[in-house]
Amino acid sequence: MKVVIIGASGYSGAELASLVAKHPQLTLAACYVSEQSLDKGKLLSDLYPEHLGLLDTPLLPLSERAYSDIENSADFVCLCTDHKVSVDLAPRFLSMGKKVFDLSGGYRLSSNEDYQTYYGFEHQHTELLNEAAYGLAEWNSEAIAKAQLIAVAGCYPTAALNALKPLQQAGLLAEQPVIINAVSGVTGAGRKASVGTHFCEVSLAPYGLFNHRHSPEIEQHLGHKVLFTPHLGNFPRGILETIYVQLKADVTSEQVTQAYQVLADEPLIRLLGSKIPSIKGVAKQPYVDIAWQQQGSQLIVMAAIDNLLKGAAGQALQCINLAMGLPHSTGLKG
Ligand SMILES: NC(=O)C1=CN([C@@H]2O[C@H](COP(=O)(O)OP(=O)(O)OC[C@H]3O[C@@H](n4cnc5c(N)ncnc54)[C@H](OP(=O)(O)O)[C@@H]3O)[C@@H](O)[C@H]2O)C=CC1
Ligand SMILES: CC(=O)N[C@@H](CCC(=O)OP(=O)(O)O)C(=O)O
Repeated sequence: MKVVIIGASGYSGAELASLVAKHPQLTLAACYVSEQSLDKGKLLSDLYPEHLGLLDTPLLPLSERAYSDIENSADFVCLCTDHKVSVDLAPRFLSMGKKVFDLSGGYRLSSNEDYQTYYGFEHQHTELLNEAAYGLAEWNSEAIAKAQLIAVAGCYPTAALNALKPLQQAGLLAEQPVIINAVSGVTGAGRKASVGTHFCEVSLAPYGLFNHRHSPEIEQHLGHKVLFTPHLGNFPRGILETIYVQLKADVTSEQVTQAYQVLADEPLIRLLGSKIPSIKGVAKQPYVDIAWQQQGSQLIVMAAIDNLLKGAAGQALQCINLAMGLPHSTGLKG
């Protein structure tokens, strides 16, 4: 199957391009950037020299001519673009009959009001919000396999939902909101230069208190209230979440362990039991590492992912695999 990547010069786009180029049943048909991009005409390997020989692929401008080229050449279109750009681009490719995998948050929420509150724009294609399958690979595989539009899950939500859904599904969560403290590396903020994400400026600081757009995403797909605080840390890639859970009275450690068994056979989920996960353990890896420790009715769950792999390109590839009827870890594990 032929894959086109829009936004291929960005961090998640380049990561996805490298996965597609190495995949046994996919061809990287073309890579695009915006029509005005300073990078148009360059090779992807000029920007990412680690991919010299693999991604000597030109970055093409997304012009009107490009749309007809894509119509004639692609099976799958991956949008590795900003939310608003993805909202605008997806319908055009859907109307060509392409399957669209959107790595942005443009189609992850069901309510237009949430887009106004948390994304700061009025959604222009609300009719597609209920058609998009939420691309959380381990939990929504049937819908992902069938849908034309896949809204690949957000990075922080991917770690949080895999850590919490087993407990929610087993009915172990008490009514209180779950508290999620998360730290992300700087690639989470994208490749475009900004003072706030300049390497010399970043130390460790929280941001987005009470109003980060991943709060409604986690709540919508978990079915439970959360208090989510992201932090920006001074390392390139990876997300670590420490999650404080109040369990219902008398929930035993055996019940908690049993709840996580729902993920035991998942090839890209590693259940660490009471061991401590780390960024080092997941950087450049396709996995979610999940661990937990319990004292009485208090449970601390820890989850770690690489934001560019399981949190973006890796999970997008899992969704593509599902759409092709392949095992979802194809091209991701060793
Ligand atoms: N970074 C991460 O950890 C994660 C990112 N995501 C999501 O993936 C998306 C991309 O993120 P990320 O890779 O970090 O972003 P980057 O800023 O690194 O890359 C954005 C890409 O989009 C291109 N682009 C910008 N405007 C347009 C346009 N109008 N048409 C076509 N291409 C365009 C840019 O190139 P140029 O400007 O030169 O045209 C660049 O290639 C975002 O929606 C983000 O939320 C999801 C999960 C994790
Ligand atoms: C460190 C940092 O800035 N992270 C980004 C989240 C990463 C991302 O791009 O968000 P999605 O997963 O929703 O696409 C942020 O907080 O907005």
